[in-house]
Amino acid sequence: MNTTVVLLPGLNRDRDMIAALKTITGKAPATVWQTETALPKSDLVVIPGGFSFGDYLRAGAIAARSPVMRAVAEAAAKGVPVLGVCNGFQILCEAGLLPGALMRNTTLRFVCREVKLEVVNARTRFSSGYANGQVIRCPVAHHDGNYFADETTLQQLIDGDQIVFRYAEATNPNGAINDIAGIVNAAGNVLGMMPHPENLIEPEHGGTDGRAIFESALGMAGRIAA
Ligand SMILES: NC(=O)CC[C@H](N)C(=O)O
Repeated sequence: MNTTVVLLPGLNRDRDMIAALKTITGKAPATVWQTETALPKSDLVVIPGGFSFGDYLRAGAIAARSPVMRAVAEAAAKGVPVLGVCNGFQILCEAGLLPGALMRNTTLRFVCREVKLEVVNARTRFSSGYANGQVIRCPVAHHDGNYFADETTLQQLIDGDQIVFRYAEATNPNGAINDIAGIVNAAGNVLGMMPHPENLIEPEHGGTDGRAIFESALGMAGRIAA
């Protein structure tokens, strides 16, 4: 199983992502620096979290214009699964591979805690290891996680079953519209999510709720009981 992790200056979750992919597949992922223009053959491409280019301009805005993102867009257009976590989600939105935008948290504070997520759609290629309506744990750590989409786009996301994860919390951590924590593109092969599933992969992390996202994407998932 071949996985690839995209590296950009300022990311800080790349090592966690590499470790998670190695644990799950038994093989270290390839890494591709942002100046590269081609990706190795991959069963899954991941853009990890952090603060690419210092979150200058807007989180993900500069990274979205780096050479490697053209190769990511080409792979996505060919149907290769692409996962963006946190800053990766921001980059995918800024690159136009996912609709909407991630704005500053409504509290104007960095939020770092565990949240509960509802699996809204377990029929995507990233969530088939869960059951519809299942509630999972996942940590968040961001200041720009406030997902926004205009009314038409939001309706398209709802009608197209593109909302994969919603915050299942009394108050969502960032003010995201419709409690959206993660969405897929219309083709279903690009997932962006603010929470960090790579940090709940093995019992030593305190839980394994994040694992099924990777196993689903890589076709390794048996359904986890709800
Ligand atoms: N952990 C992360 O990826 C942080 C994401 C981001 N740059 C933010 O703070 O909003």
